[in-house]
Amino acid sequence: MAVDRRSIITNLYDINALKFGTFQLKSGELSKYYLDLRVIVSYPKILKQVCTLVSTTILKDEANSKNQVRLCGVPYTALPIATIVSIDTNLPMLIRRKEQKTYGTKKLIDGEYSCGDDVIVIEDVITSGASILETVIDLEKSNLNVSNVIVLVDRQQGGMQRLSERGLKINSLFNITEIVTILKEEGKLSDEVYQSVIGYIINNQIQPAKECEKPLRTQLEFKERAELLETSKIAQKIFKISLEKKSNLCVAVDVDTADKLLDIAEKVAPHICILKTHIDAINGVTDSTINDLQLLAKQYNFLIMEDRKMADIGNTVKLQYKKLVDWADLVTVHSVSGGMMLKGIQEVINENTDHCRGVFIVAELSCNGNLISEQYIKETVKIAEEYKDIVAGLVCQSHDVISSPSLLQLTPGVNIKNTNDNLGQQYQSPSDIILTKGADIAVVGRGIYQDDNPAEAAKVYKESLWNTYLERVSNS
Ligand SMILES: O=c1ccn([C@@H]2O[C@H](COP(=O)(O)O)[C@@H](O)[C@H]2O)c(=O)[nH]1
Repeated sequence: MAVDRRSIITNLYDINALKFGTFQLKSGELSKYYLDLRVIVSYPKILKQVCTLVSTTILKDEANSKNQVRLCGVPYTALPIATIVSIDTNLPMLIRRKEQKTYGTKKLIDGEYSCGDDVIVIEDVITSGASILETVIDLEKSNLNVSNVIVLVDRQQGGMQRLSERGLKINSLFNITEIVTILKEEGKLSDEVYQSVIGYIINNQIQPAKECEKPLRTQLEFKERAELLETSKIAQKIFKISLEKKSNLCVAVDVDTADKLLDIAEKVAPHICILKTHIDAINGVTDSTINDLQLLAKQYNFLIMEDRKMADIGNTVKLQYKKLVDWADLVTVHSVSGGMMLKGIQEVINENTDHCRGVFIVAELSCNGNLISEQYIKETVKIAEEYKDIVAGLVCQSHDVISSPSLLQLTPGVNIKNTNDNLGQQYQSPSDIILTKGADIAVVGRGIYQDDNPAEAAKVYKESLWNTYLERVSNS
């Protein structure tokens, strides 16, 4: 059936699905028009016209998908539309529950699917994009990949842009400007009503809520993130240890002798998921020191990270890393020399398959006056995505650097007593670092190893950081 867009618009107007005047929206805001697309279900011919247009749009696009594609209507108005489109296109459908089941499977999504399936989300109207985002988040939590979003009408208030900025592919069949233009041409709207709607659109743009919008990464629990398809083996290992020890604390043991390193390591061991070293700054380190550190790591279930911040050409980094791969579960690298350096590390890791190894890439620094720019951060994230098999995460300071829930945010610069040192370091509290800055793992150095009782200090930081992480995920 050929679809006549103009006739759909006039039909929708005739059945009162498009109303003009002054209306109070759910948000309390007054609007110059109201879209009541729920009424379509009472008009089978118009319902069929609308669904055919959705099906045609989907079939054009779906040819490019390599994965199994499923449809999901945003409850409730889009549910009957998605059902009919599913029958028309022969694409299976899923239903997102408005409330998660509290019994049985506790599933968020009903219907059959496999991890990594593509889903096309169907919605009737987009304003801010918030209700679509809720559906997208639940689908992603269920390991589904939202490949496309189709909305019937875009109110042109910024929702489409907001969702595209989040990386979603989104199409609208109509926008409100096209609707009022056609209705005016068809003599159904006066010029005055037309002008009032256009004025309303211009004056009612929803500002992007970037700062307060929480990325999915910080809303998901470590357990869910560990199970994602894209999560590297080394990141899975960190999540696992964190969950077993209820600790997202990494202690930086920046002491000056090997004896002090082992002494502090033993004291903080029960409370940490990672112990971080600058081994080249410690005097007297021998093979036996490394051996003892590894024994502690095994006994107390933590990983060792050498914070070497490598930053040379691929070949040199590869040579340097060969000296670390035997004992350091994790190393840090700067991204300044680009992806080839990661390739060098990847080659070494692939030659040492009996160990689980990986890297954290430095995307931001905690010290004031550092030279890292926005562009540098963006390019660093791209490198991390490219080498996801060996990258555990990024060392950074802001909640919006990493969006992928499979990568961990490791954040140094945490201290309960001080706000800075006299060499540029800037400190935040445990709750700021987890809630505002979006850290998954926090690095504490002097706050613990310079304390009179490092074991007790580690316990205090551990509990504070872990409880704040629990608060973050339970409020999501
Ligand atoms: O941006 C960064 C990257 C790494 N670090 C390292 O973390 C610790 C912090 O120690 P504190 O004593 O808690 O200041 C240290 O090893 C740094 O090299 C960082 O601080 N900032």
